[in-house]
Amino acid sequence: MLTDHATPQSMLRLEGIRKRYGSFTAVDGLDLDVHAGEIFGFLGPNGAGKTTTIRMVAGVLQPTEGRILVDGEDLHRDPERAKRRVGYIPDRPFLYPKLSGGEFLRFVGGLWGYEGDELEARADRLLELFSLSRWKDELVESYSHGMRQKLLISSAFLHEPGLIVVDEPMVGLDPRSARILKDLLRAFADDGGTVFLSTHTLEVAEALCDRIAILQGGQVIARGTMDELRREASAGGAHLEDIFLKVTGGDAVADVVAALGGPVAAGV
Ligand SMILES: Nc1ncnc2c1ncn2[C@@H]1O[C@H](COP(=O)(O)OP(=O)(O)OP(=O)(O)O)[C@@H](O)[C@H]1O
Repeated sequence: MLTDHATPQSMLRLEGIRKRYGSFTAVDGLDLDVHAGEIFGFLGPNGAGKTTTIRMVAGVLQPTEGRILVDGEDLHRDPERAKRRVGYIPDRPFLYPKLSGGEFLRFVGGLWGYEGDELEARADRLLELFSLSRWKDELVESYSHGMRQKLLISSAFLHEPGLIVVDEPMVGLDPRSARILKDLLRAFADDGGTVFLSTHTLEVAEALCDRIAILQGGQVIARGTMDELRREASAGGAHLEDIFLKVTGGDAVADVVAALGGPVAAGV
């Protein structure tokens, strides 16, 4: 008999992913399944391996070991097919300063095979969404950091990918743009898209992500929904910040504050 509980479709699968830089292992055997329609958050302390993982999923960095499948396509074996399904928003925007915003989107759209009115309409819609329309013909070199980030986000959505990979999405965005991006990611996921994001902003992760993995030393040390993480950390009702500090060694925070003579040291 057919049931309503079909196995969710895997949009992103990481199988035994390792990344070594010389003798240093930055990512140490990751296995993950991210489903269509899901926003998956990747958290961890500085140096945990988040950006390295994001860059491998985006196809700009090669794993030393393991396999990455995007919608069933092997990123290593068939990079073109797999990458077509991915929109990548890096943490440090790289843009051509001597192009205008409109020219940049036309350039990116052209790489994906779009042209003419269809491309112009898509670009206009995205620019409008991020209040960049009146900057369309201005050179990128005159854009602020946040405006560059918004242009980059627009370019990642241009070819209608099924998977959006975002490194630190909210950095540099003003509150209105951060809200638009959150709403955009949620609407994208509700529409069947998949989001894989790394962030240090725990409130964003808590509010936005359906599931979360906490990475430390290149390994996943906790994963699940917020409720599952609370259970795992034996922290009923806790916010993500408490869970994060607990599983990544929160005592160290009190030690640092104590060493600095802060409120913890003063017994406040
Ligand atoms: N090109 C590289 N060569 C050597 N080591 C590297 C290289 N890139 C990253 N690493 C190391 O790999 C580890 C993971 O780095 P990564 O940038 O993935 O961490 P992260 O979790 O994104 O950290 P952060 O939160 O500080 O951005 C770090 O110890 C870093 O020094």
